Amino acid sequence: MTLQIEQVTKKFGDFSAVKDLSMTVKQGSMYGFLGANGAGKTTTFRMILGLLDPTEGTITWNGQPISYANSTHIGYLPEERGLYPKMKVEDQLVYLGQLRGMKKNDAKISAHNWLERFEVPHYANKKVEELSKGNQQKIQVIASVIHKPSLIILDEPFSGLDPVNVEMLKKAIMDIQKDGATIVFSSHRMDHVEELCEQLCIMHHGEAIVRGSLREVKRGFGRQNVRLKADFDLSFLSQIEGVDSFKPSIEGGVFQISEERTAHELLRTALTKGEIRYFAIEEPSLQDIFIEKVGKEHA
Ligand SMILES: Nc1ncnc2c1ncn2[C@@H]1O[C@H](COP(=O)(O)OP(=O)(O)OP(=O)(O)O)[C@@H](O)[C@H]1O
Repeated sequence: MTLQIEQVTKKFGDFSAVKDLSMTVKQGSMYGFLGANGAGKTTTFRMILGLLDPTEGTITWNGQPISYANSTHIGYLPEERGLYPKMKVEDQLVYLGQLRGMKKNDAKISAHNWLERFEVPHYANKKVEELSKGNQQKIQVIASVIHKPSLIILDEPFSGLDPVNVEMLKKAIMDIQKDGATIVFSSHRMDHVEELCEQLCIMHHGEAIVRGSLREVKRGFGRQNVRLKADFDLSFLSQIEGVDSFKPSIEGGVFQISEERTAHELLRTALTKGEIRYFAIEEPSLQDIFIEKVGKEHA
């Protein structure tokens, strides 16, 4: 089973929100969608789910188009969250589980397990509107996975969560993947995608400008970072030939370079000035790649 997106374009009038997008998500993998606001992520998700028709191209899961409305195998966390504010948490989860083909009792058991897992079992009998935004978000995530879907689309699953809850959700998502589900999610946080996804795509103005495995994407960037820590100002080193940029920090700074020999030149020159407390050649982060490709104003 693969999710196959082939040459998909979506136009709203004359405006192309998604342009000639092709990608393959393998069964059991975790795929990350990055992009600035308005890049076309949600539009792509809606097309994957059959909630919007592509203007051109095809999207299939297991060789068939998806109709989310009729499917019991798909889980979706929509960007516009949609829980019933007046309904109690457990009743709501059971109801949504049943809508996705579960028996009432199975839905009840699953709801309880998930509420325990997200450390909110005491909210079972509270109305959704009584919960904080982050806790509502957790309930919404549970609603999208309660029926054990095989393909899960999560639009910004981490938004609104505090760091403890982000970790809890990451762990849950990894476990769901280990159980065999295929997961596609969007995020504005590069570090989440870097940590969780083997495959990723950076969208920009509707186009996939970077795509592939994390390793391919990093190698393809063709740059490395040199991190130096010292008790003196390192900015003079940015004059060295081969240094593309320098980002100072409290402890020292990070130099972006294209060739490894520049790293040695940096260290050699730095040592002529004083003691160096730390030196490392690091691969670029997704944040570096995103900023370079999409632009500083969107990072
Ligand atoms: N129904 C619509 N009619 C007209 N334009 C639309 C419609 N839906 C989306 N768009 C436009 O398509 C572009 C892509 O929007 P989309 O919601 O897919 O972006 P996104 O990457 O999900 O952004 P965000 O990170 O802000 O959620 C935007 O310019 C948006 O204004």
